[in-house]
Amino acid sequence: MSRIQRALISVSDKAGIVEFATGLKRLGVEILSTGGTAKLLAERGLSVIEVGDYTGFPEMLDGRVKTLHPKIHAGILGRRDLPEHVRAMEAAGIAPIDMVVVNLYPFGSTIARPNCTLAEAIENIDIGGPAMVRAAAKNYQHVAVVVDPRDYQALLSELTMTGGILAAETHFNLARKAFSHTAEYDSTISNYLTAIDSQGRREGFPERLNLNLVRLQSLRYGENPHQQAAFYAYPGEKDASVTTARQLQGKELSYNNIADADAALECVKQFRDAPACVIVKHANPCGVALGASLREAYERAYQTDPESAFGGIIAFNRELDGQTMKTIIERQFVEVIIAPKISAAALEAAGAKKNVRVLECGEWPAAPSPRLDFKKVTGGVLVQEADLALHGELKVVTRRAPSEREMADLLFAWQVAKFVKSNAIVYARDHMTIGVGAGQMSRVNSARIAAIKAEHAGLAVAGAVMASDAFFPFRDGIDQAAQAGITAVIQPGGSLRDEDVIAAADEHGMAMVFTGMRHFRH
Ligand SMILES: NC(=O)c1ncn([C@@H]2O[C@H](COP(=O)(O)O)[C@@H](O)[C@H]2O)c1NC=O
Repeated sequence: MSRIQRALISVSDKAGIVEFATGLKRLGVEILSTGGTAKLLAERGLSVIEVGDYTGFPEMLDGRVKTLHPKIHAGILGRRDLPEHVRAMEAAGIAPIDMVVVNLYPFGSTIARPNCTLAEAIENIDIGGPAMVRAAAKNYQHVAVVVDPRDYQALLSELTMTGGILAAETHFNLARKAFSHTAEYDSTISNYLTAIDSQGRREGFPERLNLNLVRLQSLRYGENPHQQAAFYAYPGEKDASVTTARQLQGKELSYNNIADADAALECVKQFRDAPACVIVKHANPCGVALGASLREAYERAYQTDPESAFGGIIAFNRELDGQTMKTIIERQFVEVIIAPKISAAALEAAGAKKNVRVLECGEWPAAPSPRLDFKKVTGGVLVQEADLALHGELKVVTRRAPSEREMADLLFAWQVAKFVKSNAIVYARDHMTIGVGAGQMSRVNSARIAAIKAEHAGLAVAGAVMASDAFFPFRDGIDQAAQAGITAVIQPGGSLRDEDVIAAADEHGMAMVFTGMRHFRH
């Protein structure tokens, strides 16, 4: 690798560029630069050559043509190891460009603006930038291509240590990153354009859906030990989730740990007004509760089903304190504990069992951002908007309306049911689940299982409420619940036999609320 002598800098995101260019100058690098970037660098006292002055061809067409010139592209693409290339460049007065520092017009953030027009989007498609990035990445053996401001510091350190030479591996890694960058950029454009009509109106889902996910972690194995696996995230994902979580201690996360931690965290995120705890096993909540403190919330969630909580994944909605962590660690085998923040005392308490995985995911916004949900089928995926709504208009359909306490419990149970695999039945009392029937092929069996679970944990069903993720097709689920001691029910309604179902509830003196919204989860 030869010394970097000349760099072309043309960046939209100008963060850190003055410091980087200053470092390059200190190393004796000559800088070529485009309009806005050159102006900024010159204002900060750096001597730079304007690309237009160098090519003899000023920027034109509102910046649509700035660097699209043979003197620039031959300077990037010429092979220094081929005498014919070197001769041809010299003959044309073309100087080799050894480093290209470019980041692109902000297409992604432009189309994310609520009222972005098609014309604005189109104007934010960068042409010259990707051309230079791809040229430099193709000629990576001779040219270093820098597309990520987060790399500036490390590159300056390496250049300073070597007197201006980057290792062959650095050149290769920069090129790989550069092609990923332009691929992601073009994917965003393609996803946008194939989801609108020629007037810029959204037409549903893109004809081609490019995901461009970033590998966060290679996993030891997948759902089972004979399956290889890795964990990917959307690039730039910021909202707190299992993808943003930092592991503070414990064994390496497994595929199932990540899936269950996601289920637990997304469920507990719903509860904002009180400390909450969700314990998940095999993707289903087996205990959910609110409490005056996290410790109380955990104690109550655990009581729902201590047997299933063994080896569970536990999520909290507040900074986890030392006392709660100590209680968990001393009491039970736990795979993962996740919370927006883990206090120093909690981390110390977790240290008693070094294998327990402790994750800190950061605070989440009050309202979740819209996102897509994927379900794999052989040969493809099903795509839908994520289920972020809770309920439609709440309607009391029975003669008896729920009491205030029943109503609070109905809404709590409804929130939990949304996170239980269908057919989902949740029994709850005093903001605590007392029985969860999950993933059954008939709803009445889920109701039976919820009752069995409550009995097994020694929890009385009398006076508890029931939530059902979808309507009751027959009255049997209601009869079953009444027999167990349930006094109020929340469900979407909408069955052909709603009248029978309401009549059953009335017969049992139950209160029933329709939500007008279903929450299947598979
Ligand atoms: N048209 C061109 O020749 C061209 N060359 C570089 N750019 C882009 O112009 C931006 C920097 O512009 P400025 O230095 O004027 O702020 C960079 O995002 C770069 O990718 C171009 N703009 C868009 O295509």
